[in-house]
Amino acid sequence: MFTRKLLTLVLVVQPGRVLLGMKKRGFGAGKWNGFGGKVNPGESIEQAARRELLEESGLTTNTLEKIGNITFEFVGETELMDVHIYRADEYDGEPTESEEMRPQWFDIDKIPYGKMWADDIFWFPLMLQKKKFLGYFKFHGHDVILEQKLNEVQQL
Ligand SMILES: Cc1cc(-c2ccco2)c2oc(N)nc2c1
Repeated sequence: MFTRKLLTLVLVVQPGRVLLGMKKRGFGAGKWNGFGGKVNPGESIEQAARRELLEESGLTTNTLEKIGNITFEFVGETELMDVHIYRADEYDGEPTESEEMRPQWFDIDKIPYGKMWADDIFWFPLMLQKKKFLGYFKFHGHDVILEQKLNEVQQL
């Protein structure tokens, strides 16, 4: 009944701050988020994460660590979004605006949760503590969470 769409999400984290991008068009436009997108046929999820990070932010990294996996359901839709979340604690390059994203550093205590996907406020604290997690969020539209599950795990 449900099909799954693989997506990637990369959060670049430095001591005391995190790099987010303002999505300029397409899915999630108008929200601050990590960098990511679709997984193309023939590429691994990690390769896709690296590709999207470079395309959307201009950055590369040697330290991509898998930290979470969240499944998103939208009421009335039969395609689930299977988002694989990574954390990069080092990077090369300079954050560069792309057609898709306008990057900006945020102090950890000034993360703009009100202008991000509604699930972020629940799992960002785990991500920032380097904990690993599995989650499930059921959305009504793009802003209302009807159901949620979030569990810390020892390994993904
Ligand atoms: C439904 C949904 C999708 C994404 C997404 C799109 C591309 C990569 O991830 C999210 O990202 C965040 N933070 N919440 C999200 C909810």
